[in-house]
Amino acid sequence: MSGEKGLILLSAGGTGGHLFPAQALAEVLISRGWRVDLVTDERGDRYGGKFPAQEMHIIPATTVRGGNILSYAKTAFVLGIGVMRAWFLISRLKPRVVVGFGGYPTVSPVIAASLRGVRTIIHDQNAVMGRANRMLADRVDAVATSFPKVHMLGEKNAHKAVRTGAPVRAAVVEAATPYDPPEAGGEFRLLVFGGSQGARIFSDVVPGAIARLDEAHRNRLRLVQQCREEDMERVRFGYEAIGVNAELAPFFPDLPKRIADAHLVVSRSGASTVAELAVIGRPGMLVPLPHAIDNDQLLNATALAQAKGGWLMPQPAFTPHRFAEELTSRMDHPEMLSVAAEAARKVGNPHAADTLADVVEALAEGREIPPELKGATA
Ligand SMILES: CC(=O)N[C@H]1[C@@H](OP(=O)(O)OP(=O)(O)OC[C@H]2O[C@@H](n3ccc(=O)[nH]c3=O)[C@H](O)[C@@H]2O)O[C@H](CO)[C@@H](O)[C@@H]1O
Repeated sequence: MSGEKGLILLSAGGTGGHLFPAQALAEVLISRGWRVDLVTDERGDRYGGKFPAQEMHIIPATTVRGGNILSYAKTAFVLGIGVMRAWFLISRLKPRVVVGFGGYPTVSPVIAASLRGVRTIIHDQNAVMGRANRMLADRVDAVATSFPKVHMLGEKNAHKAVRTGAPVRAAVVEAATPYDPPEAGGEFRLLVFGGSQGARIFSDVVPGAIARLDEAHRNRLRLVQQCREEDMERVRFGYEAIGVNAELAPFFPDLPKRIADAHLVVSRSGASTVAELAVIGRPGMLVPLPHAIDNDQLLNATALAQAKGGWLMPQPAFTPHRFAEELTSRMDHPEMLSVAAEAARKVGNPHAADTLADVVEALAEGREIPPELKGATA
């Protein structure tokens, strides 16, 4: 029966980037007989997924902002309250392991767990370790990583690294079907999405690019585009004006299936997005979020582009004119798409959630972490 083995407490910041990998692990642990609870912040029930946790606990969190003494004091105060609440929560729930997925809401539960002697592990989805995870790396028993090399992990904690890969949901693994390239002159299915929050750049650029296509190419398009609520009307209007039939929504709950249906995906390069494109095996044109604090999206996209599983398109180059050219060339050369789809699939890891679950179970049962998983470098 589910939950008979004991409780694993997962903790993740309340956006899709952290919650979807946590959901992937929860699905596996529950199927193996563990009870799973989740600690997150107020945004947690709005991320768009369906978290399978038995219970969700909300703990106040704050981003760590520098500046003046007042903002430091406020951060310290909220963090202190968070650690206290997490301490009582952990005393009551008695989890076997606490797993953090990044984001500031993970800081208090992981600190409280380590103070109480509960075993802890954090997973970092990105090629550059996130800030919250950096704050926790000294305290935890293990650091699970998606990438073989993780920037900012630090020499001191390199021995804690366990390379699990990026956990993806069961729906993603199920969507991994062979790529069926577009037929010459036939329907061309284009999927455009920005990540868990959407991205304005695609509303700004894609309608203009499609307006520039010649009629023969434009008539072939079947378009699905994620669009922020506030951009919806102008984008809808833009497509109507040129007679393009587009399905628009602020969030697609069935995105893995839509990735599988696409001939080409145009997206940001958040960690799960890149992992999902690889596991499903679909070609992506990736426009990394520029000016991100650690440039993690650029590194994620570069990893896939270097494997020839997609194309990196820095945002300054992503203009309507250039994108219209790139799209036309892909529509005219489906073999480029097939080659990229195959290369993407080669770097995908559909077993990452199982591997991470193996590591968590080893910690829960006081066993050694399988030595063959050790070895990501800082
Ligand atoms: C702006 C920002 O802070 N981005 C960060 C955030 O990205 P973000 O939150 O966008 O996260 P990811 O790209 O990792 O994941 C997006 C997730 O949302 C899902 N999805 C998306 C759109 C949709 O309509 N339906 C849907 O289900 C995707 O399938 C995917 O699972 O967390 C990532 C993981 O730490 C980081 O790499 C990103 O740099």
